[in-house]
Amino acid sequence: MALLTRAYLKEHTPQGIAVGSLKQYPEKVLQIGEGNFMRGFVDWMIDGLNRQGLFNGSILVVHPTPRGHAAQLDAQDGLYSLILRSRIDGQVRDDRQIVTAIDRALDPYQQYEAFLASARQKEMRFIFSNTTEAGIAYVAQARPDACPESFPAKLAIWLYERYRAFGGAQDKGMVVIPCELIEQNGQKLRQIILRHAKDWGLESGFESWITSACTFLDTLVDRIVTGYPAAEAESLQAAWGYEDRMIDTGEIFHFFAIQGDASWDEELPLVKGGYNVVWARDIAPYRDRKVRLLNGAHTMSVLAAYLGGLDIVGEMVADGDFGAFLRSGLYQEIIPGVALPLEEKQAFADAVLERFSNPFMKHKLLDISLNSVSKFKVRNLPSIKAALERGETPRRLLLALAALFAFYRPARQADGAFFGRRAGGDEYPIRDDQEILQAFAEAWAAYDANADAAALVRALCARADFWGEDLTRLPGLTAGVTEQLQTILDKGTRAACAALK
Ligand SMILES: NC(=O)c1ccc[n+]([C@@H]2O[C@H](COP(=O)([O-])OP(=O)(O)OC[C@H]3O[C@@H](n4cnc5c(N)ncnc54)[C@H](O)[C@@H]3O)[C@@H](O)[C@H]2O)c1
Ligand SMILES: O=P(O)(O)OC[C@@H](O)[C@@H](O)[C@H](O)[C@H](O)CO
Repeated sequence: MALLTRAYLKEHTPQGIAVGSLKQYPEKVLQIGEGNFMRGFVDWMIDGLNRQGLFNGSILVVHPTPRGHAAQLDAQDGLYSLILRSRIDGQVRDDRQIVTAIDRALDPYQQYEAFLASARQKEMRFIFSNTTEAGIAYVAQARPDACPESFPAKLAIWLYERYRAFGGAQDKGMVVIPCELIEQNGQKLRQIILRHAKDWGLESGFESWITSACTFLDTLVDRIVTGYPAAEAESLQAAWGYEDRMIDTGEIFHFFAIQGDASWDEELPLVKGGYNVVWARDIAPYRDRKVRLLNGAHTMSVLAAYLGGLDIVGEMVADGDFGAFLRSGLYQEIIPGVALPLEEKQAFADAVLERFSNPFMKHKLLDISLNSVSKFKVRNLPSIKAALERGETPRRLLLALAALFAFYRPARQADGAFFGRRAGGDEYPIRDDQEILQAFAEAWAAYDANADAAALVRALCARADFWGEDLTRLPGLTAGVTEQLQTILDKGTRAACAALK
């Protein structure tokens, strides 16, 4: 079967899938991050703008770590098939298209000169990124003469190259729109870039250019993107008639909040193009709503459900015990702690449950389990604290923390990797920072010697470096988590969740 390329599309009209604009546009966007999410979100939007004649620009993608998919994407001339599917008001929507917005993909480690050369392209105007929550971090390093490891250092050197190439011209500044799910993503990225400029002794004119000519916008993104559809990939390619190793899948729903003036829509016409985008003075309420209700609902439920034998979010929501546990946790313990109008929260929660039930999405519980400690801290801990402040004991959220402790119990270690085992014998990877995995392994080794669940919970809850504070100081928390953990150890997560559904 022929590979999906521009040459292929000149000769063939694939059946059952729309094709984006095949015009040649100048590269106006540098995108750092070639993951599933970016291809199912930002690239899809730029693609739609081009089809409507509203942007007329293409994207240069680079991958942020030494391992990435640039070579495969480039072999396909930046093209890939995207399937967006949901059931909305009882009707199935199944949108399929070949996204054509990416012009080139580079591996900046192997093609460092080409990466820097792109900074000298005068049409470049926007930078989008998604490098996971781990990507926007300051990593000290000397002024680089090869591709830097960290994402902000890469961006700093790229911007410096641009500053020098155009003599600090104000009209060559960039609009930087990071999509990482961390608070104040744009402002944090800007601060790190300025810190690198200082570390590297770059002239003060560069700092002024970053401050006056470049704009860093904070954002909040929302769309469930589930990536390569392994189970149906073969039949899809056979039906379309081409080979595509970069197929991406997701839901129809999307939402993008950008903290910035609505006048930006003139240059980046996302609202005009019909996307569910808001330019807002303050995106914090959107962030709280999404992170606490949607991501919080995932984080409170998936580890218990996985240990209870389930694999996919949709199965979990439909399950008599785990689904009911999720719903009561969401409506009774998470919603009351979010400072927004009740009607809005309930409508959002209803929509979240409908999105989780999407029959086309095979969202793996194990994928969501990645880095659960930092996720619990951001996504569930604020809801626990809000409940305690109301004088309530959020037993379901405490069960969720106990399930996290149980999920992080290693059955085997190999080459620094940790594996747990669920009832029935399946082994699974426990993926988090090494220091966290080590601490859990030690706590469980002590438990194996003394069978003292309370001591294990106390030791792990006291790790302020994991949770941002010493959780043993929160009234009733250690006792509540210990009670739930004991139930999980004695009867399993299904019985524990069934008792609180
Ligand atoms: N998939 C979704 O439904 C979804 C929705 C909203 C937000 N997100 C966010 O997007 C991120 C990526 O999700 P995805 O589904 O695209 O995953 P993915 O595995 O397809 O892509 C991950 C991307 O992040 C980069 N990356 C990984 N570790 C990094 C590190 N330490 N430093 C810099 N870059 C790193 C990879 O090179 C790759 O480009 C997630 O962390 C998530 O918070 C995902
Ligand atoms: O992508 P993660 O690993 O940060 O979190 C898992 C899910 O909660 C997340 O992907 C949501 O589906 C997404 O944030 C929806 O917009």
